[in-house]
Amino acid sequence: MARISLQGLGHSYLAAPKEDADWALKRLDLEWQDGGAYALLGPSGCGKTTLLNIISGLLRPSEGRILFDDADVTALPPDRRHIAQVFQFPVVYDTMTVYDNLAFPLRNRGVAPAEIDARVREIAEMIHLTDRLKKRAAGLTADGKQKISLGRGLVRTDVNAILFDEPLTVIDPHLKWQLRSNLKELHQRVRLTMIYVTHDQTEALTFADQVVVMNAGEVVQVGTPVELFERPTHTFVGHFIGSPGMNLLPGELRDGRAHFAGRPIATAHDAGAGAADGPVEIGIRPEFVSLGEQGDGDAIPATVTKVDDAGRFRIVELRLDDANAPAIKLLAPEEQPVAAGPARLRFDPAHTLLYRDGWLLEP
Ligand SMILES: Nc1ncnc2c1ncn2[C@@H]1O[C@H](COP(=O)(O)OP(=O)(O)OP(=O)(O)O)[C@@H](O)[C@H]1O
Repeated sequence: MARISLQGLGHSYLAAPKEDADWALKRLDLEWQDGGAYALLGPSGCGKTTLLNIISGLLRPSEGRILFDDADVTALPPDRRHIAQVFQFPVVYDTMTVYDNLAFPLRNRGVAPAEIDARVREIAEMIHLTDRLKKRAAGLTADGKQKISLGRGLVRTDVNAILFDEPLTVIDPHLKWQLRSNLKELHQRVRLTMIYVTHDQTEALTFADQVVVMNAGEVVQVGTPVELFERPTHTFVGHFIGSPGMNLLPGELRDGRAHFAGRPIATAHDAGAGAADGPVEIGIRPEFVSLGEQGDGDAIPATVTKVDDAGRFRIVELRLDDANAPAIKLLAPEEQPVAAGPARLRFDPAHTLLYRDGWLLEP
């Protein structure tokens, strides 16, 4: 096992990259702690697979270094990095039994038969395949096969990390949840470094202790699920995480105070302090916007234009008088009646954040 450090990493698939857009990965410094459960989350094309393939050695980066602990492995081929990779589609030998599939990586490395047997049984128990060990892999369903792929990664005792590249893509929706909690439990038992690539925020937030959010070849934030929710350091994270995502509203800093819809508003941590006056974006999650009483002079006048039922709560959409202002969303509890028409908005100051050029303004 090892701590994995990426230093000044950059990658372009072009021979002579000229502009920013030519880089699949822009300059990136990142450290993955030994034994951590990480998710790498971002939209399609943001560079997740490129980064994973650089860690496993399938791809040599155009720039920068990869260290496992203090050893520079940038030039090492995949088989000398001891990384297990689980892909979108299960990689199993259909004609072999489940047992032989799991034993394969160990036999390949000349491990003694008694040790192989003990290890295969231990892993089979962890992934709930003990009663299938004698069956041919061909007879298993997609999730059973994906469990074998996972088991083949776990069975080796020499791996530095296991990388999962969208491993639940081919799994039936109702089994996804089961396999995901299985993975989380496995991580707690084996404490191997696991990096789980996905574009699905639910998968990322339920699996990982730390989530690395990427956009357009850049890491925009590394944080716990709670940090990403409560304090997105970039508007991309605010918008991408959450359902619906963060409201991002045009505002202004005047004499160091945030203004919205022509009135001063309170923000978290005196967010505007030290920043130059001028336009800002006000970020507030729908969870922290509420409806004030009619006649509440401090609240912002608006009009409810849409109410959608979303199970335990309602998604309420409002508009300000200013036709150019974007719609604002809030979550109302199921039991709270919400009528279309005039309303008043309240923002929770502790969760009202300010952004400039996409980045959070910090005091
Ligand atoms: N072999 C390749 N040759 C040229 N360009 C590539 C190659 N592989 C990826 N790219 C480009 O690099 C960028 C990053 O792609 P990458 O596959 O790493 O993203 P991703 O986040 O994994 O996306 P997805 O979730 O769709 O797999 C994209 O613009 C993609 O088109």
